[in-house]
Amino acid sequence: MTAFSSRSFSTADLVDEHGDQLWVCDTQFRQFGGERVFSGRVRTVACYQDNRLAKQVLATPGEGAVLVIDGRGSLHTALSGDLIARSAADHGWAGLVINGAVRDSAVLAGLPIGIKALGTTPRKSAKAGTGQLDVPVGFGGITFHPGDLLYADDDGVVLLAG
Ligand SMILES: O=C([O-])CC(=O)C(=O)O
Repeated sequence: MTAFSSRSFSTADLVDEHGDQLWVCDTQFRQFGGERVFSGRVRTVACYQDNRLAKQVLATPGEGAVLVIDGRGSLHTALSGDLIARSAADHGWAGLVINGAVRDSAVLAGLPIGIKALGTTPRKSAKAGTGQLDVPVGFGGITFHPGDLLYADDDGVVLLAG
């Protein structure tokens, strides 16, 4: 089995093996999902306190991908709660990496999906649909491009160019 096989990896081992070919995200995420180790191809949403685009894309087949939602670090509104995360799990998404907040965290912990986010708020997001789908997004010192391979565990999030 290679280091990149599903569930056989640790991000620390990947860094040791692949060095400069991997990008390491500096953001100190918290774990919220029921899956603490997850990986997949990157899809992205760029938004600000509005989760309509994320909700829409997470209701389509994920095919094992990870949705990176760049909410510009806002903790003012939650970009996912239990309904969106359950929909994502039901549609075959491997995980969510959210540069922003979640809510319904007690329920998220029981869902079969990886969820990393900055923190929590009970306040919901707007649903106007502002934002962009599958554009490069940057935080934590790296840029996430659609198609990159993302690996996440308790130590962090790392990225291999797709
Ligand atoms: O609808 C929202 O804004 C988020 C939410 O509460 C959920 O996913 O359950």
